[in-house]
Amino acid sequence: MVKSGSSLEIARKTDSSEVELENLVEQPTEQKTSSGAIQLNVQGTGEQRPGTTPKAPHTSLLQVFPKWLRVARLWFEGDERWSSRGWALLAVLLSLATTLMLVHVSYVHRDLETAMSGKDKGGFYGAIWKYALVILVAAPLFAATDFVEMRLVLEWRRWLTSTLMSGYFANRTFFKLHHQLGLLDNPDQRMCDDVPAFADASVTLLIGIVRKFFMMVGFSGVLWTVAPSLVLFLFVYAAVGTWLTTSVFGKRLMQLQYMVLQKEGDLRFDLVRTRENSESIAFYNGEKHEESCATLRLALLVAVARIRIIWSTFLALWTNFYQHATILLPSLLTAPRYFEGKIEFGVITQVSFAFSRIESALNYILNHLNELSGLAAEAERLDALLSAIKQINSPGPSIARSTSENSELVLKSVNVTTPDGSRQLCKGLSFSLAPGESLLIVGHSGCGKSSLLRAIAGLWTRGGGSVMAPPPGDMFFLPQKPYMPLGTLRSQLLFPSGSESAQWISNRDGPVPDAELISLLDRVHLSALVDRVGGLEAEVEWSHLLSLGEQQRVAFLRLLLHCPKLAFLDEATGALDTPTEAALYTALRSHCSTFVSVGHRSELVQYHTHVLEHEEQGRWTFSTVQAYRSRHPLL
Ligand SMILES: Nc1ncnc2c1ncn2[C@@H]1O[C@H](COP(=O)(O)OP(=O)(O)OP(=O)(O)O)[C@@H](O)[C@H]1O
Repeated sequence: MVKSGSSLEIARKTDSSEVELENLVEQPTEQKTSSGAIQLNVQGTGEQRPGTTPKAPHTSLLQVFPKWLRVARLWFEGDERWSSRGWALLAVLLSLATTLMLVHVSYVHRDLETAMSGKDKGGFYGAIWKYALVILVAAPLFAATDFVEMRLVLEWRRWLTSTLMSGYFANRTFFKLHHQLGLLDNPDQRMCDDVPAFADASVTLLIGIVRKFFMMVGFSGVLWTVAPSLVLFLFVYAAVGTWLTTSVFGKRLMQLQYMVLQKEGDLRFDLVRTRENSESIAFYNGEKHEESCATLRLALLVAVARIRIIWSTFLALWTNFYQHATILLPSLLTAPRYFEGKIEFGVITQVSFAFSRIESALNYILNHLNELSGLAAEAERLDALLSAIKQINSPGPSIARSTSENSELVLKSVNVTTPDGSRQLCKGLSFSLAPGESLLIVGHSGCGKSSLLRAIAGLWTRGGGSVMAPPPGDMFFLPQKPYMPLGTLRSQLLFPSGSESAQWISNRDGPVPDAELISLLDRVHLSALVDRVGGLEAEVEWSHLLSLGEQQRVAFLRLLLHCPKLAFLDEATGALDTPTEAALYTALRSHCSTFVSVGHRSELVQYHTHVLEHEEQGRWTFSTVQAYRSRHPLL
């Protein structure tokens, strides 16, 4: 029974801002946040939310820098290094040009003001012309700078997202990440949201730093000629201010931004899960529970965001004081010399202008600490994703794999352990299945039947021993829950091949003819489906339209179509009536003579030559069907 009250209570507590910063930051989601949600999930569905890593990093901005560099370098050292460096160089050059333009403007401005104060008509109009010329050059220059920066961000985002996606889909990492509980939260959010934010912030901040650097050099020259003491003062002032600000605010803001991103991902994940499981939730009347879970996640997100706003406000307060404290300093220092007639009036404004430019350049980090902490959080999350992908694919104690020449399946002393290492489901299992033989795996629920298939398929690698099986392209797995991708009816039937390029299905030379698809639909007792949905090109939400039994029959059709050397069926006919199941197994034997099934029904025994039976404590017995029947005469 779901105790939704508890979640609401937590949500209420959280919403009323009883969450203290220390608790949220120092002991992040484990106790206050996710533990509540996990507890709810355990109570409600018995399922723990996969992939939640609730810890926010406890690192300073400086410590995140190597992580940022690791992620940032990928593009500049990867296969597109020349174009990436080209875009970056162009952006830097344009930045330099815009800075030079600004320095030039300061001189034009100075001339203008001096001419005005000296009632120099000719000088005034001369300066106006110079201004017009500057606008003529500056307008396209600034537009080009924006264009290059936007393209740089987009290209970087495209490359990084597609690189991360390749890692995510390669080697079935998406599966392993999802099933290795607690390793990483919301990888999808990291690829979709964090990457563009990372690229955007990196470019904006880096170009900003480059621009400010040029500006600092340019205006330091201007200021040095008039008031060198101001330049020295500014350097010391900025160094102390930056150090003080990053030490007090940097780490906190980064942690909070990290947590905001995490909570946003969690909330979205919850809502997507509700959508995906809408029917089950509606049948259970589980909307209250789902709503309270989502409300809790929203409350946690808002609580962290509120604390972040408080810290940002303190930061703004401090930077306002810090910046405005020096605003009159240049006038105070240069005015006496103007009154003495030693400098022109325009010099005062130029010095003030140069002073403010150098100050903003030197205090760039301080003024952009909010953005910088956001970038640090994104860098941390992307680096963690890259590390998790690497870690998951790094060799450890695992089940060795080799390829058999024909459809033979040989297991030698195989141990299978759950990805978290908590249970050993299979100990020293050895058997071989020759071509033409078939195996039924039986045992009580939760004993590890599907896990054994996962290990044979290479999805689970933790354990020991060796598996010899045909290459992946010659095997076909029907999982417990059929997957119905988006697309036409044709693409459903051809999955996992594309509807356009069906060549690789069983070494075919061309696309699968419609007549064959229709005849196979008939074979799996779905002949009426094509007319019902309006043809093979009809496109609907298949997982909603088709019953579970119909989905299982579609999945079976895929198996018949692909004609693998070795097929695996994980309770693939569990939702079907016995006569349909018999018809499907008869069809299966004519298309694929070597197969392994998992199932609970005793009728299944007759379609197989061997049985693998779970005994106890990870021990299994492999025998012929005759031997199995003699041990279980009542079946
Ligand atoms: N990703 C995972 N991490 C840790 N434990 C897991 C994971 N997936 C499954 N398990 C556990 O491994 C055990 C075996 O699961 P498996 O799905 O193989 O059972 P099964 O025999 O196929 O059950 P059923 O007949 O109910 O489908 C279960 O106790 C399950 O909770």
